[in-house]
Amino acid sequence: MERIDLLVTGIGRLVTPQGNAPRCGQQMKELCEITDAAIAILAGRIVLFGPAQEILDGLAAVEISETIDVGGRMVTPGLVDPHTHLVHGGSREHELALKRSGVPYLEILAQGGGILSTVRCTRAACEQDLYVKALRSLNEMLLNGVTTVEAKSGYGLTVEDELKQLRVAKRLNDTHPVDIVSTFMGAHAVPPEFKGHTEAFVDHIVNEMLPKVAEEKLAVFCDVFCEQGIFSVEQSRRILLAGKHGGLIPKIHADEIEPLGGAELAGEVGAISAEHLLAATDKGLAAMAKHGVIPVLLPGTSFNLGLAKHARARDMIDRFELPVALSTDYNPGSCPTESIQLIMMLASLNLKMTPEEILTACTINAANALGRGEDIGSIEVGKLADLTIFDAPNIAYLPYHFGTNHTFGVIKNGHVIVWNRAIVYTEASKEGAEL
Ligand SMILES: N=CN[C@@H](CCC(=O)O)C(=O)O
Ligand SMILES: [Zn+2]
Repeated sequence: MERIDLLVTGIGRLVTPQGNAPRCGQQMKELCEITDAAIAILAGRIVLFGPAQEILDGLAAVEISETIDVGGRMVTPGLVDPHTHLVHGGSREHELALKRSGVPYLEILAQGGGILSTVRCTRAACEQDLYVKALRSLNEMLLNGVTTVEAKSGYGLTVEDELKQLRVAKRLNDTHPVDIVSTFMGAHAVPPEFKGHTEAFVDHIVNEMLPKVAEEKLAVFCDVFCEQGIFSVEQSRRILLAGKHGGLIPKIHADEIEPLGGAELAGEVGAISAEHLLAATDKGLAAMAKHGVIPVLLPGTSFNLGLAKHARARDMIDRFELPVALSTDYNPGSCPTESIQLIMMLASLNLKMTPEEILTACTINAANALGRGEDIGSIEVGKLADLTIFDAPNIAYLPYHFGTNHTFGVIKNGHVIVWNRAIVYTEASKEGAEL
């Protein structure tokens, strides 16, 4: 090695899961911890990491372009948010009183509100407005320490409006340092023009939407809201298999409210992940374990909907040895927050996950829920140099001291893009970025 682009020193504590694969069951508790550490970066990737003295000795004859000292802070892999509805128009604070008075989530949707209210706003918005709004949220996520985000469509529900959302996500990916991985979710709700004709809308998704999304290569994944009164297991199966045929990997909003069999379907169609899962049965969880489906849990959603019920994270980890991932589910209805650190606290409080499990769920397991475990999700030689620097003494401090942002800095692809809690990125990671 002749050169290092960036040497990160002064790391009080480096904490990371290890490897590329999802960490299942008890493996979720196993982390690598190094005190007084350093990380060497070349061409955006990690080339060395370990105890600082060892790294410095090894680099004695090597030219180092830049060194930063993180002042004894804690460094983890960049956080990954694998389930968001990032791009949408409008907001839904007008439904707050209704929600608080006890009107159920699906009832608000049945009355033409909920997701359909956001569909109206998204259809009415131009690409530029959607871009500016999503950019604001993406910056918020970045300031929280997130370096990769999944973004779903599903508020357009016409060919053009779905493509519009996905094009905005693509533009964000092209211009913003945070990586965006897109999911087509035309099957998010049945739009008013198809009311009472769900089968015809499924035909429309399969025959009109999916081919366009695949042709324009606008998404990696295809997702369906498989729920009582929304899309049945049969309809979801049809859409996910059609998506798979077009090269889109299945994901599924499964068993959120009713135990419909979405978890079983996830196993059957070879979904990469199944999300929500509050009502998933043992049979469903067993099917997921058998077929390697990652459960993506969204404790912010049950919290915000005021539900007493939570996803059975302990059973998933202890009995079914599943690799649990966590996510914000950022969306304007059931979970309007960009804060992955709030989700960490809720995972501790309501899902009874340990700090070690929470970090694993927000890094390597979340990376695998996006099929990116080879590149991100752990501090490993050869992986992208995506790092989050926390003003926190240890990982337990993150879910413990809640309601505040502990992120001091973020390094993405080997570039410092957040420092001292502010975005300092100009054009380091991606050309022509607009921030
Ligand atoms: N459950 C379905 N979809 C979203 C919520 C979308 C919305 O309410 O706008 C979710 O993951 O929670
Ligand atoms: Zn969702």
